[in-house]
Amino acid sequence: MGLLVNGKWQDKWYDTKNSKGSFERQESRFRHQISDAQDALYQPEAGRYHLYVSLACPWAHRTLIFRELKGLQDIISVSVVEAEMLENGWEFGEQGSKTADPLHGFDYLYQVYLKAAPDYEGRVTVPVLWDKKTQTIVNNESSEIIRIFNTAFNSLTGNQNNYYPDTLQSRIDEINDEIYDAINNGVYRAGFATTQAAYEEAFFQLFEKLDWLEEHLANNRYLVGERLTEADWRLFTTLIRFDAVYHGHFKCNRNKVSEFHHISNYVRELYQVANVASTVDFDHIKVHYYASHRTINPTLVVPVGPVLDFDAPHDRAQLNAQSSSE
Ligand SMILES: N[C@@H](CCC(=O)N[C@@H](CS)C(=O)NCC(=O)O)C(=O)O
Repeated sequence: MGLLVNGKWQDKWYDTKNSKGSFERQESRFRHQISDAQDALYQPEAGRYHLYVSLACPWAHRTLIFRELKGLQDIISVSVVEAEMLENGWEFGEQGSKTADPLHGFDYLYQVYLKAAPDYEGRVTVPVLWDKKTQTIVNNESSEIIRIFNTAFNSLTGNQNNYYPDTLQSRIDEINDEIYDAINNGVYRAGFATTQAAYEEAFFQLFEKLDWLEEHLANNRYLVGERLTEADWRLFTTLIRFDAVYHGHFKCNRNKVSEFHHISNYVRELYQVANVASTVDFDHIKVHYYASHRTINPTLVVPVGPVLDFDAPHDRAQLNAQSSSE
């Protein structure tokens, strides 16, 4: 765990001293778009872009899911970093291994950042969307990468599935913000808090939102409207990790997701969407959190449980007729 300062890697845990023990996530720096507009620098082209992900990371997971949902498997190449994130940050495996850097043969992800911007300062995060043509990072913000994937390559794939439809955009944006604060980032705010007060604030906000979600999903099949949207996928990557890591490791232990009837059925429905299960890797998820965060789990021992079965049937189809968009 660390960050780049003046082109040099420094091994440092998150600094919560100036924020009363609260974890504050850094803004992503690379925010370019891919578009077929004539003057666009980054055009949609098959084979041009590469996605670096960690299978443990919920933000990177969103982008992997969109690559599947949008049929981009042959258009955008992907590689996975090692599960653990230690003193050098995200690492690549040896050449030839499953976690090697196939483009540059680098040892560490921070080298990819330095290649894109030798003056880069700050944390080195996944996901990263890399452009092989101009040799730089196009975007390292998952919420923007999934929107790029949602539309930018449609002319190449013919896949018109739209997870951010015009008519639902304002409600999706609103719900994304609420869920980001309370749930997606909320579990991290609970887990990385270094004061009791900061932890409890995140904890209560998280479970208040999960209670709201349980009620909402009792009458609505999805978060917004009657179809799956990006809001569902953004939420899914946190919920699928909840019982395996956030409940124990991040002390989000009022309830497990499996104890919420409607939320747990909803998670199973999303997990069972074609190709989504292939993006979920509980070995990477558990090893990453428990064996990387030394300040939280100094023994680095990874728990064996819990037993999870996301292939079990779900009861969501019965909501079809009565689904209401709010
Ligand atoms: N805003 C980013 C956040 C990505 C992020 O924080 N990724 C974590 C892994 S789950 C990371 O790489 N952390 C490394 C660090 O903070 O040093 C996004 O959504 O893409």
